[in-house]
Amino acid sequence: MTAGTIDGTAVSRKLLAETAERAAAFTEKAGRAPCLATVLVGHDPASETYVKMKRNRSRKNGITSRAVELPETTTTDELVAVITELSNDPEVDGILLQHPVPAQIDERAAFEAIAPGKDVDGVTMYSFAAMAFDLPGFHSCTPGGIMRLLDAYDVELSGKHAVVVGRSPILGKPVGMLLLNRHATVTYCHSRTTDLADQVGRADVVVAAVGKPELIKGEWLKPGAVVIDAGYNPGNVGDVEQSVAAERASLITPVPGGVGPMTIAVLLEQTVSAAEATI
Ligand SMILES: Nc1nc(=O)c2c([nH]1)NC[C@@H]1CN(c3ccc(C(=O)N[C@@H](CCC(=O)O)C(=O)O)cc3)C=[N+]21
Repeated sequence: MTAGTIDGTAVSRKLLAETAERAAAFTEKAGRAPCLATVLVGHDPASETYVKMKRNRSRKNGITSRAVELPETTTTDELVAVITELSNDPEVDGILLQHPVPAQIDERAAFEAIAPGKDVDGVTMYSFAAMAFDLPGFHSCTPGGIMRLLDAYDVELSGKHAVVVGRSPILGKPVGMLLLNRHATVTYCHSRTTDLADQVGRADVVVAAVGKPELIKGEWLKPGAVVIDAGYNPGNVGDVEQSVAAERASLITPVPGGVGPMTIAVLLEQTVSAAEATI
């Protein structure tokens, strides 16, 4: 079998076009454009690139972006103060704090300074609970993007075995909850899992979300599995051994052009939703 490609670029374009229309309608009604504040601490080159992409794509789709750049030496208190100010600023609709932050910062404390109504990146405890309880709220962007890709390709989830490799707070753990909400049988694998290959071999849907280049071998896959490669590693290499996986899977997300573009599209869509909720 040769896998079909899950074209994240195409699906994201459609979502961005809808988002741009909603942004324009909001702008006309409110007399101002929706606004996303991006907060970047330090000078990690990959983070700088991602934030630049988020700002460019905001602008192209009728969303204002406000860039906050803080030095590598920023303390937790300083960062919390900056985010609290953005949370209280009526002109800011959404706040994105780019992960990771420098080691001296308590990232959880910083995330929790984001007002729940502005948590368009889905990183607060409030958003996490909304995802866990299957209540309305913002999704973590990558998990939200993954669910939209699965739906765009009509991937059946109910009763299917989904194996999530990774358990990070804004990717692995929440995507497992979203899959559970859709009645998948969900297994989480992580660094202490002793039989990763066997677990992956039982999966109808594999979500790779660890950030280890080509950790998931193509020959582990059950023939016909749907493979979502959400690993972001330097040099645009995913967490899945793509060339071999494409011979066994039925559908696979490429890297780049799979999950990545959806992450940004969901961020912008949720920014417009946050703006709409203010009028
Ligand atoms: N608070 C927070 N929220 C995030 O959502 C978040 C974050 N921190 N930290 C870093 C990761 C990574 N991330 C990506 C976004 C877009 C692409 C993307 O669009 N990638 C393109 C390729 C880009 C290129 O060419 O370099 C693609 O896959 O086609 C990738 C990765 C968001 N993240």
